[in-house]
Amino acid sequence: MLMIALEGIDGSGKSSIGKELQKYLQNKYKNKKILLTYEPFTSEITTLIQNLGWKDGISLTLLFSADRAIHLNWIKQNNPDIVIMDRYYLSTIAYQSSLGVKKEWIINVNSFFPKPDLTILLDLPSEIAIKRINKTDKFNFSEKIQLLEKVRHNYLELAKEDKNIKIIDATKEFNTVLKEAIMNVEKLFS
Ligand SMILES: Nc1ncnc2c1ncn2[C@@H]1O[C@H](COP(=O)(O)OP(=O)(O)OP(=O)(O)O)[C@@H](O)[C@H]1O
Ligand SMILES: Cc1cn([C@H]2C[C@H](O)[C@@H](COP(=O)(O)O)O2)c(=O)[nH]c1=O
Repeated sequence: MLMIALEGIDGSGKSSIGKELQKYLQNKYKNKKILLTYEPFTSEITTLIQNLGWKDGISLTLLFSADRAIHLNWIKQNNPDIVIMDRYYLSTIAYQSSLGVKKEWIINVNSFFPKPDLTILLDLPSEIAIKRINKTDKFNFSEKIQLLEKVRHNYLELAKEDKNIKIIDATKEFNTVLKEAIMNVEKLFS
């Protein structure tokens, strides 16, 4: 199974790119099973987080990571050839460390999860992202929005440490971003 993770701050274009990437791959590899999944995965943990708010970074780390364990079990049961994940453990490292949680501890908690074959990081300044964010954001906390530039910086630092994380400039026009995402995915097959 090939695992592709899409990462970036809120509004960076992950969901839009994820949908187009799935369409592209399904059209090209007709007999392969290609799944597109999202984190947070479970409605139960989403509700717990909505009730908790955006302050207690330790609880948030544990909740997002527990949700991930359930997400991965579901993926394994469905046995896809390729899974495109709209957010994965890099989200917990980038977002929850912006709340003051130690990065090393978050990495430790998430060390049970398989490393993706490719992570596409859609990089966008927070002031542009905020203009694009959907009004129906499920975690609509002002504390989170204020931290988005810090989260962006955390992502960029993490990308320096891992050659499987490919940064795409998400300020570019959508089709250009999509082409770059496809080019990176195609390299997995060459
Ligand atoms: N390259 C782009 N240029 C301009 N607008 C874009 C681009 N990519 C996506 N958008 C638009 O930005 C908005 C947010 O995109 P999308 O929902 O895909 O982001 P997201 O990263 O999944 O957001 P979230 O994490 O908040 O769910 C949408 O209205 C989408 O059409
Ligand atoms: C998986 C995960 C997510 N988050 C944050 C990032 C976003 O603000 C929301 C998810 O919303 P989306 O619009 O559906 O992408 O949750 C986080 O802080 N930590 C995580 O591990």
